Amino acid sequence: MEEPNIDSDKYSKELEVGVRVVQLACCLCQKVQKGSDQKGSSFGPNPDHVVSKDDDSPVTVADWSVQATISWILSETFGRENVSIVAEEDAQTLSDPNAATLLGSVVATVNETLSMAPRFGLKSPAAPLGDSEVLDAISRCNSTGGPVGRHWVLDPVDGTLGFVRGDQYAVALALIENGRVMVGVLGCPNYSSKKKLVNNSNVGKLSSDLWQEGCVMYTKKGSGQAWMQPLVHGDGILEWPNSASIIRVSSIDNPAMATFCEPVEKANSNHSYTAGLAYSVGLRKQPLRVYSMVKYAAIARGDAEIYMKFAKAGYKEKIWDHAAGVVIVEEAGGVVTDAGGRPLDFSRGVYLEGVDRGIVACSGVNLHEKIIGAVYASWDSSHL
Ligand SMILES: Nc1ncnc2c1ncn2[C@@H]1O[C@H](COP(=O)(O)O)[C@@H](OP(=O)(O)O)[C@H]1O
Ligand SMILES: [Mg+2]
Repeated sequence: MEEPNIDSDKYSKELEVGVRVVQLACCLCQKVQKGSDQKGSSFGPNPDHVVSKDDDSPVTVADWSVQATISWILSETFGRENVSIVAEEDAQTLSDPNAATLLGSVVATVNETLSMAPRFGLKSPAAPLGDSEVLDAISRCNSTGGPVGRHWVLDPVDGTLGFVRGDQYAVALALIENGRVMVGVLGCPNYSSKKKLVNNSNVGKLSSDLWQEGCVMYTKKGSGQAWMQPLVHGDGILEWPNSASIIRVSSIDNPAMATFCEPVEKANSNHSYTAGLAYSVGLRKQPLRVYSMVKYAAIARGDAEIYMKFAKAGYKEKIWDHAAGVVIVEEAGGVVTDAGGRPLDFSRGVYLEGVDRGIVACSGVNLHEKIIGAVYASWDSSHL
């Protein structure tokens, strides 16, 4: 496919609004996660508010609240009729009459968040949203994307398990136009804009000072650049354009010096297969196991060189788990493909159809070629 010509002003407003609303959403998530410190607030962790979905993965007040908030802001900003959103959550559980308390928490969290929107350069509603408006904002994110038109792609809380455990998670928003990811914004509330993910012992809990700051990374397709800004905290105001720094992938291309990341959960990626690949290409460091798209963030800003994910045969990757991270890594100088070396295809609906075996993101072509070569060499003897 030929690369489209992208004029530099195109998508500027989408990028700006995307960054503003992801900053706001990160603030929401931090308040929910640290809720025990926010006495008297409607935010707060409540074990009853972590619900198991049909696939046994968790969903929380934060997931629904972020989705409702971002959906409402995008509709207000660009006009409801112009906004198509493909997002992870639906409103079914919340609409159940038995879920009134849960819905009450989501509505309170959304309203408390939207009341802060002006600090982020966004509009607040004239009056607090009611239950039906919040449910409507969540349920209209039911687009299935596809090859034609503009679609926002949202994972409100990616790595919900990391979120529930006080560990790494991300708010991921992307804009796809005609099947290509044109804008990516990745909010990483527990990934400090200053400190590196040095080793596993640093992939720690919220109590660690290391994570307090958080960051948001973003890019526009074809800009050849990706940026990072710290999260807005306390009563801070989000300025735009602001003092974001340019991020760049690592220049290390010697496997012996390189670090690879992968999912924490064995169920999400085959750790023994990646250990074999790592050994065969000469990677010597321990893998960095990190929840969520923070793995893409780590590659984009040079904290690690390789991200590999080999899900069980039959698992279909969703576009919201990759879109924002892929475009940020690419514009920061990296390469992302499936394990057969082909680009990921965001044009075929909710799923990344046709992914060959797994996903490989690298800081540069040398390491990438080595990993893809090792996959070809080892596949027959693997036990996926
Ligand atoms: N069986 C499976 N195999 C691979 N990935 C899975 C999976 N079940 C869930 N996932 C995806 O893996 C994401 C978490 O990524 P990671 O394992 O890298 O932290 C989940 O995102 P959510 O937490 O948003 O549901 C989910 O989309
Ligand atoms: Mg996800």
